[in-house]
Amino acid sequence: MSGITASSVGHAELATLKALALSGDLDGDQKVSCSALADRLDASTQTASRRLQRLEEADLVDREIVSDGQWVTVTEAGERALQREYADYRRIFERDASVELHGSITSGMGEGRHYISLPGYMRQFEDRLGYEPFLGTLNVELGEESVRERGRLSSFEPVTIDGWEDDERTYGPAYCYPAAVEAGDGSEATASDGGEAASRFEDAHVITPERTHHGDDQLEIIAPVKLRDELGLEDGSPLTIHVTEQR
Ligand SMILES: Cc1cc2nc3c(=O)[nH]c(=O)nc-3n(C[C@H](O)[C@H](O)[C@H](O)COP(=O)(O)O)c2cc1C
Ligand SMILES: Nc1ccn([C@@H]2O[C@H](COP(=O)(O)OP(=O)(O)O)[C@@H](O)[C@H]2O)c(=O)n1
Ligand SMILES: [Mg+2]
Repeated sequence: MSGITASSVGHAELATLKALALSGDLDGDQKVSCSALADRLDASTQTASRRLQRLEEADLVDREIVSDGQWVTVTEAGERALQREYADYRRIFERDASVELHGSITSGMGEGRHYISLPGYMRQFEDRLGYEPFLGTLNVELGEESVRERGRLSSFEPVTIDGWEDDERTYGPAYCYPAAVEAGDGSEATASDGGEAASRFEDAHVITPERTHHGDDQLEIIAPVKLRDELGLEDGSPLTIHVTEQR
């Protein structure tokens, strides 16, 4: 036993393992010369050789040394080590790709309808969202976890609806995030057979007005249709909101 384990090899060894996996398929062995490997890693031949040796000691590769090089196979443990790296990158790059929020339908103050109908906003909705919203905002009381989760929306690129003013007052900006909304808490299989109402609407937006009377626990949604009718919702109905980052 060498005392070196998969978790104790350094980044340089993992990079070497990755280079090996990239140049051959994971299932077979490949003929490797230390100088060719060194070129790919931008390191000296001695360094490449030492890294291969460490990888072997950690059981991440098997080697058979022959006169003109060596046969190298990435072991199952080696593949698992690469899978762990892959999972990390997935988390980094896919984490921000979508946010799923849960809550229940609630009635608000009856003001959403008024704001949505104002021409200074309506013109921008048509231009920037590509539709004329139903007059109102569907209000959703978020669950505790989703209140925290919605904070991640701030890292998404919104469609910005600019503030404006008329003779009497100023109106604040609002930020829109493309979202699909789904009746239910997201856990049940969707029963679409025979029911009058659809269960999911794809082309909605979460809207966060910069000036609002609501706290973080209330989410507002706009759409080209009346979602209460479209999805058969009433106060208290559970709703799942899938916000996807536009890239
Ligand atoms: C596009 C849009 C713009 C808004 N702009 C303002 C604003 O300038 N000032 C303000 O006090 N509230 C503004 N509001 C927020 C509303 O006053 C209210 O907090 C929110 O829309 C909730 O309405 P509801 O409870 O009737 O659904 C705006 C709302 C929307 C949808
Ligand atoms: N796309 C939309 C927008 C609003 N609505 C509903 O339309 C009504 C008018 O919206 P509102 O924002 O003026 O009213 P409240 O949210 O204050 O109750 C409310 O019952 C909303 O829930 C909807 O079903 N679908
Ligand atoms: Mg509303």
